Order: sequence, then structure tokens, then C-alpha cells
Amino acid sequence: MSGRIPVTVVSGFLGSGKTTLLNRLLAPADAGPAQAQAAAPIVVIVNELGAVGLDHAWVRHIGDRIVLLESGCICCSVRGELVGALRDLFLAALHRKMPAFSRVVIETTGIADPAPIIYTLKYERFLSDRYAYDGCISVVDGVHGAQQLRQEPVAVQQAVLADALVISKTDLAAVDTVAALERSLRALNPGAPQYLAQDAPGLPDLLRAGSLRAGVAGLQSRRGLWDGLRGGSAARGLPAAHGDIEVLTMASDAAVRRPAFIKAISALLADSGVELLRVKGMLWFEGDSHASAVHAVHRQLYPMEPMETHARAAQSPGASVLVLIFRAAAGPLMPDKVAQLLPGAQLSLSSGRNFAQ
Ligand SMILES: Nc1nc2c(ncn2[C@@H]2O[C@H](COP(=O)(O)OP(=O)(O)OP(=O)(O)O)[C@@H](O)[C@H]2O)c(=O)[nH]1
Repeated sequence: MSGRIPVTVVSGFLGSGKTTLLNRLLAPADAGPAQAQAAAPIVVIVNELGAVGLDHAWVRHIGDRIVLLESGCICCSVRGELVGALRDLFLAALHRKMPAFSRVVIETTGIADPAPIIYTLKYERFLSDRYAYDGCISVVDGVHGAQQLRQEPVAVQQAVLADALVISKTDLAAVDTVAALERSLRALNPGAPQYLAQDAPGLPDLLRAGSLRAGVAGLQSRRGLWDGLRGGSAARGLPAAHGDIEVLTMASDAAVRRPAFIKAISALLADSGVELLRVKGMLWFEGDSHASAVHAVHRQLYPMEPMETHARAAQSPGASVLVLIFRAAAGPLMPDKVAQLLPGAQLSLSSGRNFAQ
């Protein structure tokens, strides 16, 4: 492989639509596809919370060129794993154990501060000699984005450090809500072009060589903006700790009864004693020929869709997984509160405090 390989970071708060955007950017059918125009394939690295990874099952158009970094957040504990993964990829391609690739896209967890990831890409010696940081695309939730910018320091950090901002879910959000969000984002990061996920003509070009480069050059000044806004380095430490977040992973081999699940998830989403940030799962419902993808963001449940890649004939049914990300205050109560979601499931609870260890 010749020249340094560009690396794009895709960031955005929990459930904002990172994987959905990635699927669009990688889709061969989309106008001006990065994948089809690339000299060699793109490799995707997905980092996610929870004891069992799910996102890799939802990224399409990439075959086996996907690497999963599990059980921790890339901006703290998994940073070493990221360096290792990028090193392994480079060496595998160099020694022709895998085809050469033209770009790496890293999808971070929704609670990741992009700053340490960008820093690692730019200054870790092995990486910076072989890879070129090529910008950060941050996805902002068109429905929940304004609230997240008010309440979540890491959501502000993700917006401030973006070279391009993509506002998702504009089909679900009111026009005024989207307009207000655009203004907030412009105030936070005036230099970043904004795209609407639904109809943006330039969107498919975001992974094209150099398309974010002007933004990359502006990174230093945006760091300054962030310092001014949040009170400098002490505040910068905040998002990486994730101390107030817990992740509960449920796994069950038993077929799931759809009506009982819908009743239980509706009750959980309505429970004011639990501050849910994100629910995602791959469930095998009784009698279905495919597994179903389950998504909720804050208290909003999205339509459950069959996963084409997970058909009953090809995969033995039963390995249902549900990941719940919530504020730690509800932690001790959670096993009781989730018992009806997947009766008899194995539970694994991890705390954001431990992601940094
Ligand atoms: N209607 C609509 N739904 C969307 C849009 N973007 C994402 N979604 C839905 O929002 C849910 C979460 O989307 P994902 O792409 O999984 O979000 P994510 O940011 O990758 O999630 P995490 O990795 O858990 O942080 C899914 O149900 C998506 O189908 C959009 O533009 N419109």
C-alpha cells in the first residue's frame, strides 16, 4: 500500500443515527458512493458498549471488512485496542493476508469524546506514519439533539469537534425544531457544513478523499472554542469518565413472545424512575423467519424491523440480545425492572466508571 491511509471518525450521541448514516455512505446504490469510487475497499471499525456487540450486524455493504471493538468506550479503555486493530489491519494488508484498503471509517460509541481518538490517530507514532486523520462526521439527532446539547457535555464535544454535521431524523422532527438545532450547531461550530440526513445532495461525498480536509485544518481553533465554552481541561475530562452511565446486556436462547415484549418495553420506556438513554437489540420473536432489530432512543421506540442478514434457516434461532444504556442511578433496580423483557435471560451489567480502567 502506498501513501497514508485516510481515517474518518463517525461520531454522534447514543442512537443519533451513526450506523444508519454509515449504511448510506457505504451503499453502492447511493449517488456518488464512496465505496464504489474508492480504489480499494473501505474497512469499518465499530466500537460499542455492552457485553455482546450488535452494531456489526447492522452495518451493510462491507462484507467481512469490519472490526468490532467491544465492551468499553473507544475514547478511554479501548484506545489501546483501536491502536492494535489499526496496526493489525495495516500489517495484514501489507503481508497480503487481506486485500489492500483505501480508507478506514471508525464508528465510535454514542458516549465517546472524539478528542482522544483524534489525538491518538494524529500522534500515535505507528499510526500517524501510516494513517492520515481525515476528519470527523458527527450525527446529531434531529428529534433529541437540542435536549442532548443542553444535558450532555459529550454531545457538545461531538458537535464542536465535527468537520461535518449531519442532522438525522428530519423526517420525524418538526421543521422549527430542526431550524433551531441548526442555529445551535452553527453557534457551537460555525465552520462545519451542515447536512440533513434525509435529502442532502452532498452527503454521499463525505467519505471522498479530502472532502473534510478544510475542517480538519480548523480543529485547533475549535478546541479553543470548546475550552472557552466548557471551562478548559477540567471539563474536557468529564465526558471520558462516563461514571454516571451503566450498560445492561441481556442474552437469552428462548424464543421471545412479541406481545409480552412490547408490553414490557412500553412499561420500561414509560417508567419515570429509569433514565434510559438507548435500547438496542436483536430479538428472535416466536414464529418469525428473521431476527428483528429493536431500537429505542430516550423514551422513543422505533419500528422493529426484520434483519435480512439473520434468517432462521441460516442461523439457529434463539440468540436474542438486548442492550440497555441508562443513568446509573437506576442501576440497583434494573434487574427487577427488566425481568419481563426477556424472561430467564442472562444479565451482565457494566458501569461507565470501569470503561476507563
Ligand atoms: N425515521 C428515521 N429514523 C432514523 C434515522 N436515522 C436513524 N434512525 C433510527 O434511529 C434508530 C437508531 O439508529 P442507529 O443508526 O442505530 O443509531 P446509532 O447512532 O448508530 O446508535 P448507537 O450506536 O447505539 O449510538 C434506528 O431505529 C434507526 O432506524 C432517520 O433519519 N429517520
